[in-house]
Amino acid sequence: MSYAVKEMFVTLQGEGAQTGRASVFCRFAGCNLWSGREQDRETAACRFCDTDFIGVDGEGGGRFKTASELAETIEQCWKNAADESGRRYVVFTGGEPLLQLDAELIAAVKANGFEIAVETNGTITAPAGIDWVCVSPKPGGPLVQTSGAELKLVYPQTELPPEMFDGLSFQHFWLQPMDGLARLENTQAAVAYCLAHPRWRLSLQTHKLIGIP
Ligand SMILES: C[S@@+](CC[C@H](N)C(=O)[O-])C[C@H]1O[C@@H](n2cnc3c(N)ncnc32)[C@H](O)[C@@H]1O
Ligand SMILES: Nc1nc2[nH]cc(C(=O)O)c2c(=O)[nH]1
Ligand code: SF4
Ligand SMILES: [Mg+2]
Repeated sequence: MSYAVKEMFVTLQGEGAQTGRASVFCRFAGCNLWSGREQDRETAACRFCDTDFIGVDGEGGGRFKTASELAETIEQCWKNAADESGRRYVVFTGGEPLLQLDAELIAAVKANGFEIAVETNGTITAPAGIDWVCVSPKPGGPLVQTSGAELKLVYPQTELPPEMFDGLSFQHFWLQPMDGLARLENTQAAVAYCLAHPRWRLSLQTHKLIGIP
């Protein structure tokens, strides 16, 4: 299969339990919950997205004909930025990465010594072999991936109160304040919820706070 990648870069993971970890971010193009076009935002299933995932024109983006070609580019990206003193780490995101991330690519990236993470909206079952599954549920998408390393709920979403997810099988439960015009109020509301419900912890988008990608 071929792969459409919007952009690829090395940065520190900014969110959740792996915050601060050097990572190759491989951002796939396309999502099943929004076209990515501003004129469609109001009618989309997911309406608060903070990401441009249309096309393959970003830094390090492109079309990759084979899994080995993409895996090699990910390895090169890591080697250009990092030494080998820690485990190689790649985060597949998007758009919705599980539209494209398949067994062949997982095998090719693993063969190059990478630990693999994915950021998914949970509407598609994750293939085997991913080391760190982060699910961030969205309205309008049926949640089928109900287990993983972390559940990261953008907060608040009227249709998705945190209590809906209390019974699911994750190691970490995060509330991430919804970015946008109401970011400050959303952060205060998330703080209040975490104080009252200690199983939930606050995930800040730290990369935005310090101005890195
Ligand atoms: C752009 S999404 C891509 C991965 C996948 N489609 C998903 O939704 O999880 C990456 C992460 O950013 C979060 N996110 C998107 N828009 C956000 C916003 N406005 N405020 C806070 N987090 C946001 C998502 O919930 C997800 O955890
Ligand atoms: N630094 C950084 N950390 C992130 N964690 C999840 C992100 C995403 O867009 O999936 C993201 C991102 O875009 N940048
Ligand atoms: S599911 Fe993820 S990538 Fe798709 S629109 Fe929502 S936040 Fe953006
Ligand atoms: Mg992001």
